[in-house]
Amino acid sequence: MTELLKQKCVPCTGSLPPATAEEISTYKTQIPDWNLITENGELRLRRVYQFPDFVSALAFTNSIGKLAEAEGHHPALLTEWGKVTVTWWTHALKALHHNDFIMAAKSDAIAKEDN
Ligand SMILES: C[C@H](O)[C@H](O)[C@H]1CNC2=NC(N)=NC(=O)C2=N1
Repeated sequence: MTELLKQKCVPCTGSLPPATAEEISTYKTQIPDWNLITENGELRLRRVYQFPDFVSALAFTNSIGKLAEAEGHHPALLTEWGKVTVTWWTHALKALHHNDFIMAAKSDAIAKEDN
């Protein structure tokens, strides 16, 4: 299986194929701490990262922001005291794409670096 961490996002357009149920369950094994959720009728990936204070939660938020700009794929981020909620999905598709799994894996790698 190709490691998600070693991959790069492809540009998002509405014509990309969404991830199939089979792909979703395969990719999911590489990002076990992420939850599949349905919001606004769309499948999304969500993880809550814990931090000891607001400053480190904010620093992590900024690191995810830099990753998003570098890859051209952007999450929803909720920064609170002691936690950051990261949600990935592909707006252009109103669904999950391979890109979202790559970004979830890269988010986990940033969380490991920062700790
Ligand atoms: C033009 C630009 O690349 C697109 O609007 C990108 C920006 N970032 C994006 N991020 C996410 N998560 N989904 C998208 O569909 C998306 N589209």
